[in-house]
Amino acid sequence: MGDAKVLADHSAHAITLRGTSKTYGPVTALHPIDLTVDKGEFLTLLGPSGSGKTTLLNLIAGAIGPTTGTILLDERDITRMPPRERGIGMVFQNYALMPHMTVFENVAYPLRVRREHPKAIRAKVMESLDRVGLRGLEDRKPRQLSGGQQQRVGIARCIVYSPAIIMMDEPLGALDKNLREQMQGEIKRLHKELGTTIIYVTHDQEEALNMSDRICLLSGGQIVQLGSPDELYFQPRSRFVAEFIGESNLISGRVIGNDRMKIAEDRFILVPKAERIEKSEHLVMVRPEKVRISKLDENTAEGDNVLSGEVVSSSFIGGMTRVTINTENGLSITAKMVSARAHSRPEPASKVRLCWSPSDSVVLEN
Ligand SMILES: Nc1ncnc2c1ncn2[C@@H]1O[C@H](COP(=O)(O)OP(=O)(O)OP(=O)(O)O)[C@@H](O)[C@H]1O
Repeated sequence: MGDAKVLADHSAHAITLRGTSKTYGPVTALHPIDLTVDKGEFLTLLGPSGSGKTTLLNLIAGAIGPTTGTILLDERDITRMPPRERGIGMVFQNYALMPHMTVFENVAYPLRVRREHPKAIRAKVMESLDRVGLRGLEDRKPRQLSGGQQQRVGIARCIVYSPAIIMMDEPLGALDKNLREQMQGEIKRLHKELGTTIIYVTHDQEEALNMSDRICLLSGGQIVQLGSPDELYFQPRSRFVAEFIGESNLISGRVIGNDRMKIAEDRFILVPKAERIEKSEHLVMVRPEKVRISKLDENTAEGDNVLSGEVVSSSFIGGMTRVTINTENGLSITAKMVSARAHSRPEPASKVRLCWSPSDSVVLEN
């Protein structure tokens, strides 16, 4: 018995879901899913509105019970355990602070509920406020703080009792872009310092790419891909993933060899060699920043895919310039390049060549 407990404490998984689903009458909010979250991992639940992110978060937190399946915390079945006994910390988008209480009292609240000694409470609250950069503001009321500061209180109130798992539901959703980016950095730093498992919900793909160890991309109540930010960006499995994360060019054609795809009557492009690709109609994805634009008379690298076409539009968006080209064989391809000064940017109606390496083509699953 004792040994079993020691083993459980050393398990690598913080959370395990097995066949967990949620339906509301005829509505399936979450199809049965299997998911493990490793200890100390930063896992982001990403997906469009209605994809099931909040449902999944609420199932883990215990705010709702699953229709089927089990939920394990540290290998312990918590499927029917009340939320408070799970010891999972929550940070919400709307901060959920108590308006009549000071910052100190808001942060102290979870410790008072746990009946900790006042001395210990003071020390822990001050340490948490230090960690989130709020020392000195402990006597203010929430309404005397900016949005970013209020969310720091929300985070301090969560980390103050050292939960092993913290769930954050769109915590930066109410903040403007600059503050969001700053807070992303702060949450990442806290995660590193505390080594806590974080399950983070967002519908912002850049936030997910920037912060996560792994991203769990949801659509229609199902996991469509689970992997590192790199995998989701560079090796998307499906059209949905390719389009939801980053920008993409999609080229349809018929895979006919293990490294060739026919995109027009007399046109082929090279794709990475793969034994397993079914020889049939497929979509190939190429990221715009992998497409290079050159003048018609410039040499292109050997082995590259090369198409020629006419520039339709060119938009200067600061550091990058986005250029759309209609190719001779009827494709519309977008290239993103590091901006040059106006006189050397491709102009609409100019004829250009565009090329990319076959290894930057990703054949998507049908
Ligand atoms: N209590 C409920 N009763 C009926 N349907 C529900 C209920 N809660 C959620 N749903 C449905 O389940 C699906 C998933 O909802 P969920 O809130 O998990 O999505 P989400 O990805 O968190 O969306 P958002 O980003 O908009 O918060 C939606 O179609 C939603 O309408």
